Amino acid sequence: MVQVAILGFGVVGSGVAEVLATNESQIERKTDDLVRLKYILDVRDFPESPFADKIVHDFSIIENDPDVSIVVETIGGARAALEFTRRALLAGKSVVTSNKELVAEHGCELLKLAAEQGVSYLFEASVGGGIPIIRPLNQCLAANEIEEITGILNGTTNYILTRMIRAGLSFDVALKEAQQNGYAEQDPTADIEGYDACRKICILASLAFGRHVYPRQVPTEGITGVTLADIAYAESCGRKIKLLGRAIRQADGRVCAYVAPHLVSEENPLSGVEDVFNAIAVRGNAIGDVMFYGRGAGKLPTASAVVADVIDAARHRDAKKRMVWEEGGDDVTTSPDSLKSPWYLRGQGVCARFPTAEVLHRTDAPEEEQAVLTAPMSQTELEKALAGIQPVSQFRVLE
Ligand SMILES: NC(=O)C1=CN([C@@H]2O[C@H](COP(=O)(O)OP(=O)(O)OC[C@H]3O[C@@H](n4cnc5c(N)ncnc54)[C@H](OP(=O)(O)O)[C@@H]3O)[C@@H](O)[C@H]2O)C=CC1
Ligand SMILES: N[C@@H](CC=O)C(=O)O
Repeated sequence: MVQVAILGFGVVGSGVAEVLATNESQIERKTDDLVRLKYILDVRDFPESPFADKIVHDFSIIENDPDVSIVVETIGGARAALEFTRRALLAGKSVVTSNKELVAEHGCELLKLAAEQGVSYLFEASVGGGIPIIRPLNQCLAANEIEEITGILNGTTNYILTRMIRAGLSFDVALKEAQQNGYAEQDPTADIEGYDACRKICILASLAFGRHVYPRQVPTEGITGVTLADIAYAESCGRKIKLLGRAIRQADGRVCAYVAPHLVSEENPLSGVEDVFNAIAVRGNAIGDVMFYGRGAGKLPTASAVVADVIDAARHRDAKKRMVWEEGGDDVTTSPDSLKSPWYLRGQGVCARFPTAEVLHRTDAPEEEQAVLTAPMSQTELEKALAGIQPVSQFRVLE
């Protein structure tokens, strides 16, 4: 029998307990063994929960129980979660997590520790919620040199943008809905300022390109600067505004990674990705373009990915599957400043600065407001052409 402990009984942890119980026989068939939940560690008690008898408050009970071979970490953050993950791996237990902050900051160290201990550290749920992306990138696309990854990687912000466009909700009301649905991080600043998408593109880039890309190396802009006026101008030219995380391999082998809102052409499938859905487009030198799509956040979709990892860890107890990347460094990444793209600019004076640009229009625009789409250029060239004027909005365009 495979015995499991869950750390953190919140949105994802409670979903994992539910999926393990509901799909027990299915999981047994796929694992060829019984998989049973033995403990749930949380700071609180849950007297009303059907799992109340499994709650413990002291991690050492789990750490010192030789019957527990798989620990599911769904606490989040990089403090208690880091300590418990290290201790679980050192105690010879495989660890499965949905915690992208921990993987993005400490993935290299934790993967190395797992390998040394002969156990697994698995994190399918850390990117794209329920979408299979980590395993496909690591296994199914292993024959490829990955050239580019571009994705809608945050369910909360995609949900907010969709609700603002479709239902005309204010930013704050749309955010509250996302929180009520269990999509947002404990501190939703991580979602709306792009830090969550940044952590996810770091994980994907580390896996795809083989060296750790740290969040501090990735310029990041969230959606707080996106207004209904920008959304209207985007629609006027057949585009949608989406928060994208991108990682592009450069000719010198460095990775150009960044997170920012983009105007996405309606011809690009990413533009049709709405609500809490995420999509990740990967380009490999053999396969060409491939895309992964599904629910990017929420209790059961995320639990689906976590439990798949539990099954994987249980099935490969004696022949651990290795996922590794090397330590990072200053030579891993390069700035997106030289990356060329068309730009959307809104503000006074932009028409004069870009006389050949496509001029955009929207109803009820203030008289002095101007908006344009420029020809492709780098950020450095853009700043030179702006010659000191500061647009109110400035987003890249993805064709
Ligand atoms: N929600 C989602 O859709 C998704 C979340 N994730 C990730 O999964 C992880 C968990 O997210 P989520 O379930 O939403 O978060 P929640 O805040 O809902 O759950 C975390 C749980 O852990 C408890 N906890 C906090 N500190 C400790 C501790 N020291 N020891 C034991 N328990 C503790 C919390 O208690 P208390 O509430 O009292 O603090 C809470 O019950 C995060 O890393 C998140 O980024 C990944 C994909 C999707
Ligand atoms: N807050 C995150 C949760 C999943 O990773 C999101 O909204 O995508």
